[in-house]
Amino acid sequence: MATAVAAKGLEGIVAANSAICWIDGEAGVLAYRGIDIHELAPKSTFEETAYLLWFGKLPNQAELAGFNQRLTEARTLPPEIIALLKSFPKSATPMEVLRTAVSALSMYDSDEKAVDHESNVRKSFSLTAQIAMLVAYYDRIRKGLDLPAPDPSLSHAGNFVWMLTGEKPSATATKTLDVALILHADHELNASTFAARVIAATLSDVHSAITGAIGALKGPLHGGANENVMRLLFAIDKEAKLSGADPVRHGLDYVASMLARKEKVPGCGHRVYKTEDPRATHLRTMSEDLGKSRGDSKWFDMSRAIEQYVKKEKKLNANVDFYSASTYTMLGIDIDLFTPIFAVSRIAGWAAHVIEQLDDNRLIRPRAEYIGPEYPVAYVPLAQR
Ligand SMILES: CC(=O)SCCNC(=O)CCNC(=O)[C@H](O)C(C)(C)COP(=O)(O)OP(=O)(O)OC[C@H]1O[C@@H](n2cnc3c(N)ncnc32)[C@H](O)[C@@H]1OP(=O)(O)O
Ligand SMILES: O=C([O-])CC(=O)C(=O)O
Repeated sequence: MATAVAAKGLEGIVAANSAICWIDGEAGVLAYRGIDIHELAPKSTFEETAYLLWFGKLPNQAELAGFNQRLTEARTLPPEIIALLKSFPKSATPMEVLRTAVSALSMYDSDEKAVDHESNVRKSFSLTAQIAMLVAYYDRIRKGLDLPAPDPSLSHAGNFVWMLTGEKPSATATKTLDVALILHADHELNASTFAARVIAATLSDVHSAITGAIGALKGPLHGGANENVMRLLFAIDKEAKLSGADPVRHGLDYVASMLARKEKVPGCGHRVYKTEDPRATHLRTMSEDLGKSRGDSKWFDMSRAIEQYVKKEKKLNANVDFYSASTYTMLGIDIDLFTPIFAVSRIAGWAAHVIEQLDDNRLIRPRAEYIGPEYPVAYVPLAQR
């Protein structure tokens, strides 16, 4: 007997037991394995955080060294995948390419079908290293640039910047990206993670689960919002330049008319947080700091004014996607890499959830409340319709 679900979009429905991530949406608390994100963001690294998510505790020095070694050794892509990246039309977006390339990678995995714990951990290392490579390399391929070999002396964040830019990463870029990767690494049963768990639970393979998760992350109601935040800021700035208006002032008028048209402001609102998204707190500071260090805080100032306006008018807070946009732009990163960079981080959380799901698996198969024509409806033969 099915139980009716009144909550549209499964709002408030608890759909899994998980020991990975805890969110208190009323208080604005986010914790990975019980450790507050405000502790992790300034003190941890992406590698330590991924270890925490996968293995349930912070690593000691030897464990971290072993983790780093496995991750750096996994920085390799089959030549066929590089050829595949080169074969895509120049119009292919990095997110489409990432989705397709991760799917294709399963064909080069030594044991694609294996879903035992050790195989899942091995694939988590591979995909974490490879997703960063795919994002960086596709960007360089579409720009006609060479592909720098991964540098094993660099951290995950540092090596990503190196593979993307072909230049030794600055301390600021490495640190900023590392903190951003920590902040984006997991978020309980968000849409992409839920998708990954549903796919994994059919005993399909890890690559299928992550491919599905990437597809879900791409949507503008989820990870895709960070790109739309920057498109919004650019559109406001362009109009302000043309009319000679102040971009901060113009931003408020622009957003006011969006709200009047009942359009959603990207990067604002959240299904779970009813107060400040604790990740936005850190990204706001990083955006402000980058603006100050560049001596040009236009993107931060515009963002801050819009954030405050939307909060006042709609009682909606900035989410993780809001300030990542200006932060990445000030690091010189192209807009359509923002959501792929989200995936560079979130693979840590997706992998943790796939491992957890498969360690104690049961098929995920809810019911729907039927609201169609009343049964039984007679079949009318084609000639009589
Ligand atoms: C990593 C992440 O996924 S974080 C989220 C990224 N997504 C975005 O930033 C896109 C913009 N935000 C949104 O679309 C939503 O706030 C979501 C999808 C994040 C959460 O959505 P839900 O919990 O389903 O709320 P829902 O979309 O039903 O909105 C509730 C009300 O708030 C309004 N609202 C919600 N977000 C916004 C927004 N960003 N701008 C304007 N109004 C908004 C809705 O229009 C709706 O108003 P109504 O009741 O008058 O119709
Ligand atoms: O939790 C959510 O619904 C979306 C989100 O913030 C995330 O995935 O980081």
